[in-house]
Amino acid sequence: MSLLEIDNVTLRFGGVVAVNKVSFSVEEGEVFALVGPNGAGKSTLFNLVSRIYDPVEGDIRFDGKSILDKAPHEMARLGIARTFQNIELFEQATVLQNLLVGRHRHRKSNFVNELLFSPFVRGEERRHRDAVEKVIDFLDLQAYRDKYIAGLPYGVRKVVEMGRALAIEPRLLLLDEPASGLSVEETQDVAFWVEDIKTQMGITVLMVEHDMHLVSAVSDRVLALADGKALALGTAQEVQNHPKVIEAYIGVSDPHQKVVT
Ligand SMILES: Nc1ncnc2c1ncn2[C@@H]1O[C@H](COP(=O)(O)OP(=O)(O)OP(=O)(O)O)[C@@H](O)[C@H]1O
Repeated sequence: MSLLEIDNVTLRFGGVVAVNKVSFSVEEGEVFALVGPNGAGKSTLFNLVSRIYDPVEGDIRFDGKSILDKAPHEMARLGIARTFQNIELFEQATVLQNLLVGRHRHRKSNFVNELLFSPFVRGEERRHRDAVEKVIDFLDLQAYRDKYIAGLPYGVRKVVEMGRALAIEPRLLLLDEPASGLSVEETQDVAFWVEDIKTQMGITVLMVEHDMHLVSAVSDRVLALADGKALALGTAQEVQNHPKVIEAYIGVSDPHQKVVT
């Protein structure tokens, strides 16, 4: 059974069919990338999987069960974590505090326990800290752990955003354009981390990304979309060489039409 199944999903915004009868499955342990030109429907698909939008048709199953009855705040508890293209961190909190927020779904202690600060709560707090420290080590964030987000460079914030999602200890990590705004060197680091997230942490990754170097370096399979429709599925190379994909990117259906750049 696939970890994530997108089954004939459609979503319209007024007259625009943002996602049009799209189906694909993500297998446990793989890195799966969604690519396509602007407006292809990639972000909308991400927002459907994170339950921000409801499809008008189709089903989305995680671990064999439909998640259409779940709300966005229940995703972390299910084992699905995501990053946002526009980085969603608490600016006036430290890196450590932001990562601890990610641990929210693991909190077992109740209100009375917290008031009394029982040994159970202290033990639980320690486990959260240990899990977060592991993520800090993994992403090489030691130098920033007590720094406020507001003062950090963009590239570091992107990494913290990934750390916040990893601190949830998800089974499925959704990465929304992890390389956008990053330098070539920073993008290479992201490639190493995505590889390690898969191999060392055993986390399945679904990624939206425009940078085809990153996509080619880390993805097991790639799905190309255009105008809300699935165009081609395969390895990065297969998808990049697919005539329908070339046509969608170049934006001409007539192969004799000259493209002026
Ligand atoms: N909230 C919305 N309201 C109305 N139309 C929307 C909304 N969100 C997306 N759309 C439209 O749906 C289509 C798909 O958009 P989407 O943002 O999913 O594409 P994308 O592939 O993520 O593009 P990009 O690479 O630019 O982020 C586009 O035509 C877009 O204008």
